[in-house]
Amino acid sequence: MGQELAIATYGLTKRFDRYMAVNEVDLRILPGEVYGLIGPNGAGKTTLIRMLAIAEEPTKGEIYINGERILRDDSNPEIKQRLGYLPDDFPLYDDLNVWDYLDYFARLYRLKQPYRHRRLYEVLELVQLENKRNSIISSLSRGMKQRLSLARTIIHEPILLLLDEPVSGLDPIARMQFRQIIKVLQEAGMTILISSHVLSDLAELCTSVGIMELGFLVESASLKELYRRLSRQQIIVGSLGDLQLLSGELSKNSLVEGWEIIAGTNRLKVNFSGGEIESADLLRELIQADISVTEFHCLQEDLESIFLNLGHQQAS
Ligand SMILES: Nc1ncnc2c1ncn2[C@@H]1O[C@H](COP(=O)(O)OP(=O)(O)OP(=O)(O)O)[C@@H](O)[C@H]1O
Repeated sequence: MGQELAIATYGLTKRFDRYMAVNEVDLRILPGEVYGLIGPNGAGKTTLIRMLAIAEEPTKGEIYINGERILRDDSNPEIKQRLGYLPDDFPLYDDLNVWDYLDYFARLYRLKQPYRHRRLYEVLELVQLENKRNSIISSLSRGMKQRLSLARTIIHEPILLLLDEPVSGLDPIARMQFRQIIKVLQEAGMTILISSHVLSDLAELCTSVGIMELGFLVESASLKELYRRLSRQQIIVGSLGDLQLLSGELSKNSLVEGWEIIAGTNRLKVNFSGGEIESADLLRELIQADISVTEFHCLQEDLESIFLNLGHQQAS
């Protein structure tokens, strides 16, 4: 069961008293994926991640990691030691300096010298904190603290990373730095699950996305599949002349679903239900109709509007 998958859950459920925080979730994540878990407050993301991190006992259901059944007992210690879990409150020891903090965790993971120090340097370089290695943690910015927490989470070279809202509260530059680090980790072969409220962060990073609502996993698919299934094509068309002429021509094409004027420009954003071949046909029609086309370029609708169209309000 779940042999080739990095994570597989079957009917995974967590009930707190009478409240179903996670409800019959069947999650499938392939090795090497960056899987984005999105959902509003209280949707069950943290509870699901905590169960995968073996920090929370499921009420029912099964979890497999790399094909091995994971239980909260002494079984499968090798797999359990290869998990990296970054909780959303990322606790740190404020009075320690960066190096001592990481060294403390490296010792807990029983990393031996000289590998241990080599690994500390490696990880500090990756999270761009080499020059902060003697700084006291309380003096670091929020972005630095977040990167330090990530360094702690990967110090033992996990194969599976579980990151609970790692970019929340970060400014755009800190978010970008975080995304760059995640890309490096993915290239190194880690499977990564990230939860977030911010869809645009996930869209740039993830290979697959899952949506949680009221404890249910209501959507789970690769980004490619989501775009293929749900994204409408949009075309930006600019012309030298009167936009009335252009829109008159557009209305003759049955695949044109509508358009809007891009304010202050001589350009229209056209919703188009055709593919590449049909958009080439549309361009030919416009030129044959003597429209002075100055711009014609196809866009793909972004993930955010796809989810909003689906009625998932958490896209933000
Ligand atoms: N230990 C607990 N005891 C009782 N209820 C809990 C507990 N942990 C979580 N819950 C409830 O389970 C539901 C899901 O919470 P969870 O933290 O998993 O959601 P979330 O999607 O991570 O939300 P957020 O985006 O706000 O972090 C919430 O209604 C929460 O109040």
